Amino acid sequence: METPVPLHPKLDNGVTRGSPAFGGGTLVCACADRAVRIRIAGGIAHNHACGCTKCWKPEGATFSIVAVTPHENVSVLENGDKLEVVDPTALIRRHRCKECGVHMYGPVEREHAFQGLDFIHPERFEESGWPEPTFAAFVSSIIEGGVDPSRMNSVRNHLRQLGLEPYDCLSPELMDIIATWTARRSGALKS
Ligand SMILES: N[C@@H](CCC(=O)N[C@@H](CS)C(=O)NCC(=O)O)C(=O)O
Ligand SMILES: [Zn+2]
Ligand SMILES: [Zn+2]
Repeated sequence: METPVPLHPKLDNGVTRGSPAFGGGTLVCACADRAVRIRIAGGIAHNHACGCTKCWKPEGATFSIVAVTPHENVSVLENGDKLEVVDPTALIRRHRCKECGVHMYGPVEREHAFQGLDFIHPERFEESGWPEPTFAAFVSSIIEGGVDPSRMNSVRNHLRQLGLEPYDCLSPELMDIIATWTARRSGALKS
């Protein structure tokens, strides 16, 4: 049997349950010197694994772990001069540390269902207890990251075993939120 495709160090050996009461903390980049520190003054939501090529993941991982928090919860505590925007034209304006490459926060500023939310990587919290990821998004995108398509059955089975239902876009709940926002804006939905 082939060795399984590594998903992420925080997934491969089982998902650690967090606490729904988690109230935020400090995200820290990977620099030994002058680390970037970001305060998250509140809880996080929709934590999930993402297989897209845009989200930051640790060395060797196939998936990122990513969640959202309201933008007003996010503030730069230390060494913000090391931050740069990865792609200013992207919906998620991912701010990464220029030295170690870790993405620290990504606000959605454009008119969009997610406007006002920032994407963050909970594994960078120095505190434990953050709510665990509950599904896997953009799973087919790992092929764009270099995973052989023949491995997809085994990857999806592994994700299901871990309790992370695999989706090739976002979860139905999030897709419905986006579609509802779009339908209200166009007038198709009156309520
Ligand atoms: N197949 C593409 C998907 C990229 C994508 O759409 N990523 C999602 C999930 S993070 C997204 O919402 N991206 C918005 C953005 O990158 O700003 C890839 O892997 O690069
Ligand atoms: Zn850094
Ligand atoms: Zn992503």
